[in-house]
Amino acid sequence: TGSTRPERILAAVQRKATKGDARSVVNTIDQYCRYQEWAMNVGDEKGAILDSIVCEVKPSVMLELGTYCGYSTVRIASMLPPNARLLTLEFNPAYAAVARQVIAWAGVEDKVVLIEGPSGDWIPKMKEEFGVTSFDLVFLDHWKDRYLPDTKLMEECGLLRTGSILLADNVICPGTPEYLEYVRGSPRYESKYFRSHLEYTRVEDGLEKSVFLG
Ligand SMILES: O=C(NCCCOCn1ccc2cnccc21)c1cc(-c2ccc(F)cc2)cc(O)c1O
Ligand SMILES: [Mg+2]
Repeated sequence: TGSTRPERILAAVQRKATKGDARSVVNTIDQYCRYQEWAMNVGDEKGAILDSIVCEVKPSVMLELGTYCGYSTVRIASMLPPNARLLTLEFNPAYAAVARQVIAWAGVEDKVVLIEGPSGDWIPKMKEEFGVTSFDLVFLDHWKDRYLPDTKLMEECGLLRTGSILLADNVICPGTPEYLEYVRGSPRYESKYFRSHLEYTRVEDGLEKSVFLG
């Protein structure tokens, strides 16, 4: 049996990136996915927008839905202060296994809690299992048809406070129409679209930043 794409990305990181250097890991994955084989990382262009929002919000407790190989996990964690925590949720055990190794190679494992399983099961357990009061920032990058139900679930579970920020990837491609309609139409959110491109391509995509107003 041959290797999987995530395993080949990990091999590139372990071969080319400097151990303990998060930026080197990020750059290695971008290089590999732009010139060797495409993969669904948020990528360098949308990643720069993600960076600016993480820097602006300076979250103490952050949630990422959709770890994949850990590219955005490493990108975010490298910008967090030592006492901040990034909880990242991955459904696919094979992806999670690769992500753990990418996160370790980057040297950011102390700021990251990687959880395996479906968002619908884990979101209601965040408070009791991880002592979360509320999330300062949530990066949505998992199944596109789960963005809306999981946002409603976070509201219902009291995981969003006035000022909590949702940042959603892929609102144009593959697209999250129901989610966009909800956050743009709801008086409980102040939404803004950051136009960009699908990772490593010229196809339009973007990030939607939505502030929860309580
Ligand atoms: O599908 C994508 N991401 C999601 C992965 C599974 O996530 C599953 N998953 C991860 C936690 C988690 C928790 N609960 C349930 C499911 C959960 C995704 C897809 C594309 C894309 C764009 C154009 C194409 F032609 C093909 C693909 C781009 C992206 O940037 C993406 O993020
Ligand atoms: Mg994405």
